Amino acid sequence: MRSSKVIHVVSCHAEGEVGDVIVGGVAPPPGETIWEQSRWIEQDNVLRNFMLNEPRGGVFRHVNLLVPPKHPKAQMGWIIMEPADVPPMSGSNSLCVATVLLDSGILPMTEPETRLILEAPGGLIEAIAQCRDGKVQSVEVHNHPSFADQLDVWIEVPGLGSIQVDTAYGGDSFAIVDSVKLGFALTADEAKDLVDTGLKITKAANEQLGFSHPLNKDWNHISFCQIAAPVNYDGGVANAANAVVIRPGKIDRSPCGTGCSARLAVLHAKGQLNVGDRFIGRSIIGSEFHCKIQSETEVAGRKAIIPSLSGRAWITGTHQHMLDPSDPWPEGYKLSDTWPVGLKL
Ligand SMILES: O=C(O)[C@H]1NCC[C@@H]1O
Repeated sequence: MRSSKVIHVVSCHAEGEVGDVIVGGVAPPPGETIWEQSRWIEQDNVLRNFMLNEPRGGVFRHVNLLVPPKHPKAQMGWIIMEPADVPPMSGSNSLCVATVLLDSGILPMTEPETRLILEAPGGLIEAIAQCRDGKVQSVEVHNHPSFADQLDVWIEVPGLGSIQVDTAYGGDSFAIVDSVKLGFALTADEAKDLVDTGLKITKAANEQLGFSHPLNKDWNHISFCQIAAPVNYDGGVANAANAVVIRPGKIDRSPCGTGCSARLAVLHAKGQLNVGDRFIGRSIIGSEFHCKIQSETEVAGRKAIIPSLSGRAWITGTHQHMLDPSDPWPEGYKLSDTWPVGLKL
């Protein structure tokens, strides 16, 4: 056996969404901040290709790279690699990172609760892990400031006509549309149709509305379409299913933490939820994030909230990914049968 690299990974999923964690074998990328390091990873693309492309990865896979924190308050930093983006934050991936850090002993676990400050590319988050018998049971993440951007605006979507959308930021950027108006029940058998519809809406929303984070000028597109069911109230707690369509063509198997945060920001901006109110987001496979509006804040003068999301993550294995120097595809490959290519925003 010969290998010119050995990348150590603890594989994990949070409420169904894969979020593998690189725990060794990769030197920290250059950059003064984790954001700068994440831009380096995005531009270089070698690690992304190695981990996400076939034969090691696939379109369903997200991979997180642990890096030393830059902020003095943080115990660990990390960079999120998703199929289309290297985003500022991710809910499901933050749950996987917190769980792997504690379950594998990289950071010490205190029972019944371990509080962590973690540094995502877009800034600090707090992760509060409930722990029992040496295992993380669930993690509550206090997310980045989240805000509504454009509310109740209309876009023209080829093949679908005029569609009303809200746009919002919850650690990543969303166009949020009503599932009932589009004729979806958000069941698993609709997955392919949801993807086709969501990709068209994301493209149209980028072309006709756009998004620019007021404090992070590098983040200037809408990443995801959230096809969201109307809010129900069960015992006074708001809940709703969603299907978040991830470019280039898959549905979030988790209820999408940044998506629930963006939705909470919209519901808060519309006066439908207030500070202290809870919300349960449900995914297409029936998994849940339990969310709450923790507080109000502002982002460059705009009204914003600090949302939290709570969910569970499970380790699924460990891997050592290697590269034989004679392998003719050191960065792997993508084929459009499983990884739609050429689909631009
Ligand atoms: O939970 C989330 O925020 C995400 N899940 C995969 C794509 C998003 O980053």
